[in-house]
Amino acid sequence: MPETTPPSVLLNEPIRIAVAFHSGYGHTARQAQALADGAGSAAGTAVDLVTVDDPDDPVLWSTLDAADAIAFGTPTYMGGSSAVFKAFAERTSRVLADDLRWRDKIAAGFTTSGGKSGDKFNTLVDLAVLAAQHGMIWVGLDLPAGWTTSTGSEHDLNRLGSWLGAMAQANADQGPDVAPPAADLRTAFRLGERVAEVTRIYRLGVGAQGTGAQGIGAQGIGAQHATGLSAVR
Ligand SMILES: Cc1cc2nc3c(=O)[nH]c(=O)nc-3n(C[C@H](O)[C@H](O)[C@H](O)COP(=O)(O)O)c2cc1C
Repeated sequence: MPETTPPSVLLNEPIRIAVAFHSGYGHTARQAQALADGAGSAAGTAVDLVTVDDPDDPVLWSTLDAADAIAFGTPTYMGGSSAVFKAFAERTSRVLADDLRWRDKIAAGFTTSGGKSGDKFNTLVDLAVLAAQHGMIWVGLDLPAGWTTSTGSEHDLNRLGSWLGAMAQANADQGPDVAPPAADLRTAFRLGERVAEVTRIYRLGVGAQGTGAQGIGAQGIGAQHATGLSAVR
């Protein structure tokens, strides 16, 4: 992507990206950290890495409310989100009921499983649907599928071949000190970079419209929020 003026210059404040995740045994936490590192590598970006383990923690909600983008992460348990993540997801119904106050935040998702497939795709669909219910704008991976040829290998970027979000696989007999492997962490890093890039472009676009401009969602229900959207971002 060509270098442009950092958003902090044009928008006077950093882009805020929250990485909100659960990890039972530390593998998804490694993936979350890699994605946060990728997001943080972009100029003018501030990253908050938060667990969703305690939905009663007010800091969790103030952090997510302040974010321009949220990357949701969960291990794949029984073919879907973990129960801890699901409890958090259900609690976000209060955000939805509050006039969809996460509307137009950028969103992305990631998951780690033990199986090479492990039904992880279903988990990413869970996360994408969660984002859609909030009126968020989903960002997938812009990577070709790796490890698809006779010369490819398990070390390829996006070795698990996902576009909806970042997938990682952790061997069941390895701790989070060595699993998921580097290829999966680099894939998560790339998704973090991409979330930062897309969020920057989005914010610049909204900022260019100026306060009070009719923006995205200017028709129908969205028209009621166009002014607020410009004001808060
Ligand atoms: C309750 C439970 C259910 C699981 N279900 C799946 C599954 O459906 N598919 C899979 O591939 N791995 C499954 N696993 C393995 C985890 O996805 C894997 O160990 C992952 O690395 C855990 O991530 P974490 O360390 O962040 O909790 C399951 C593990 C647990 C504890």
